[in-house]
Amino acid sequence: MAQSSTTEALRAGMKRNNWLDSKSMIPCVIYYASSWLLNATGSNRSISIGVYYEESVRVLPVHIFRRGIAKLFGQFLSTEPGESTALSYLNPLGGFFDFGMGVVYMFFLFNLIPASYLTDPIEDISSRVRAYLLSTGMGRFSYWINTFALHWLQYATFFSAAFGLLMLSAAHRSAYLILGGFLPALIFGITSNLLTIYTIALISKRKSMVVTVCCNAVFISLVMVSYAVRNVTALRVMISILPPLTPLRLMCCCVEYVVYKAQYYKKKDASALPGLVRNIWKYSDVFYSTLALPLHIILLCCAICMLENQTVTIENIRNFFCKKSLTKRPVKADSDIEEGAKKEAERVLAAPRGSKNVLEVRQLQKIYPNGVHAVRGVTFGAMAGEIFGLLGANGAGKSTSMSVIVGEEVATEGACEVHVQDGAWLSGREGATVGAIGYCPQHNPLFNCITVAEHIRFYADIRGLDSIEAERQTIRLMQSLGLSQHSDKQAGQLSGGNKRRLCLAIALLGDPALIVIDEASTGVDPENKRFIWGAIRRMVHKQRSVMVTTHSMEEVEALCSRVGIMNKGRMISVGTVQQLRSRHGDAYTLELLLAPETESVVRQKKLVIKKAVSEQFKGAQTQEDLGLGLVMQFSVPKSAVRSLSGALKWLAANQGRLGVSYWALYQMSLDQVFVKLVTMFSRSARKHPEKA
Ligand SMILES: Nc1ncnc2c1ncn2[C@@H]1O[C@H](COP(=O)(O)OP(=O)(O)OP(=O)(O)O)[C@@H](O)[C@H]1O
Repeated sequence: MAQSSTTEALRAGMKRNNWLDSKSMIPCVIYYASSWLLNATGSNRSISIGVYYEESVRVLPVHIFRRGIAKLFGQFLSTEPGESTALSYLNPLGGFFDFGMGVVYMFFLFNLIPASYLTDPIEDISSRVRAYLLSTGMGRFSYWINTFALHWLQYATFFSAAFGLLMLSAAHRSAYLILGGFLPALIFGITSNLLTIYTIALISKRKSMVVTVCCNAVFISLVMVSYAVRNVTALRVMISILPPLTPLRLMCCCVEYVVYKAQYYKKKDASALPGLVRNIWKYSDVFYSTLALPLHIILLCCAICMLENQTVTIENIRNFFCKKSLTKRPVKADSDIEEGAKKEAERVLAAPRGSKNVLEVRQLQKIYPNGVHAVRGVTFGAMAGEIFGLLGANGAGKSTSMSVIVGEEVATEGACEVHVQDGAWLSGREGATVGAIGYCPQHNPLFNCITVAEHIRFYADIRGLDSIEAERQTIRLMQSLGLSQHSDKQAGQLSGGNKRRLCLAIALLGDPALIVIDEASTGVDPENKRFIWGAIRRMVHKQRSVMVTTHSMEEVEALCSRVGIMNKGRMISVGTVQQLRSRHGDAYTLELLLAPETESVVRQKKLVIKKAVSEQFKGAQTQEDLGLGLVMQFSVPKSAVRSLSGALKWLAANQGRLGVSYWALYQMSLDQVFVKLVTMFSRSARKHPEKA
């Protein structure tokens, strides 16, 4: 508690300066200092901090809050109550910018703003914007530097504005000493905070409000703990090891400086002040924070590098501790894979880096750090002048393979190389860096506020095209993809079809040797779909190959010269659509549509038709019940082909009698071939789990 004589003296001084009126005196933190002017050499300069308490003030919630803050500060900072003598409470802006609130503002500023950036890198990764940028030639380092620079600028703007607001208060206005803490906080504190946020983002890998809120809760708890901890040593240990806490303490110290300065600056006569025992460095933890910040920055940068190269890091850690390597998982011989896939593997492996191929994937394996073996020894090549389709059930490993091809992920084992025009073979990452791979991800990674032409120019810039060439390609690509009339429209205003076109245009920039397209026409209307297919067909030329992954068999049939089917991380079949059909489409489908009747009549007719069809079409079998009501489907084996004309004549002649209003016989669809292959290999994998 304050010594009454000194308090009275200070109060009188403040009243003289119109800094204080008796009504506004409430509990607050108080500061004492030796005279700045009297101790010009600074040898005895020091301050002491304590609490002034005015009982007569009405107890409002805000006062209770201030009293709480004051008590915390008093307990923590004032070791000897007898030293507490001076008063600091100035409230010209109605309580908004006083000391206690200042700390709280600083705290929110320093945590909530950067925590709001938490989802940015995650969004970039999950929406594949980052893969897109990397595939257009941007390096990982540049990506982080750019992201960081943008965030830092935004953050610094808010930060400076908040400081400006704080200094609007008469108490803080003349506090140029604030720079002592403000600059390190601005330069190192923001850096450390942003790096902490990025590290959390890379660890959590979830674009979730929950993670953001939890991070805030952790930060809030930390700052509260920093005030509650009475043990100075414990606090300093926390400052040294916890990155978010250090800049926070620094900010609190800044605010301490401000208030200290506000009090101290106007005092010319120090004789009324008691002996001063602590200096600002000792109290404020500025020294420890300033030492810890650069260390935190270095450690956080290392953490981000390690998280970026998780596979290598985890591999090294495993090797070090348990000698169990991720890469030492053998891939069993593919005795059960289909002939076409074997031949393709032989073709590629017999003459690696073959002149015909633009892309070669050789015995590719990818094991994620969590142990998921996503790709298991896949081998195939995409030849110049062809569109290679990659098919597979969900989780088959298509996206993972594609991520390795475009350089987003690193292969655990095996090679994935692109043949560039000067004859060199480059890894996915190198290929992306020199612009040999054009990538069109499934989700359109566009910036809503940027126009079509600006998008193309922006990516041309990243690709390293000079301004004349960039302009030439922008105009040509907009024309060829039918985007000229939308050139000034923002991407956010484009239809789904035009967004896809824009992504294709960007993938084509710089004339890459390989274009990788993920789900070319998903969510696009039939007219746009056909336009996009036409554009993809026109992309192929004798030195370029296009690779598409899709779930649409219609797209495969319309586009792909060859198809590879993946299942559970393995390439189970490769060939042209016709080859797959004739190899595995070992049956025709006979489809009959019955005339509408009552349910019981239809059931009876179905029995009659079943019997008649199995007599006329040798070996015909009813396909599994598709629940189609009036539709009946039979699978007719290829062996029945000789007697087919007679059977069809019979069907035409008896159609009316059987109550069949329409019938058709067609070759097995690619859909059916796909389902058959996947089912066959899944059964085989269940029988021989060691191969899976
Ligand atoms: N970043 C990751 N970390 C760990 N496991 C992953 C990661 N990405 C994918 N996987 C796992 O790898 C396997 C293959 O996934 P992938 O996304 O490559 O399949 P996909 O064929 O592209 O599937 P979809 O058609 O559903 O996109 C799945 O079991 C998936 O859970």
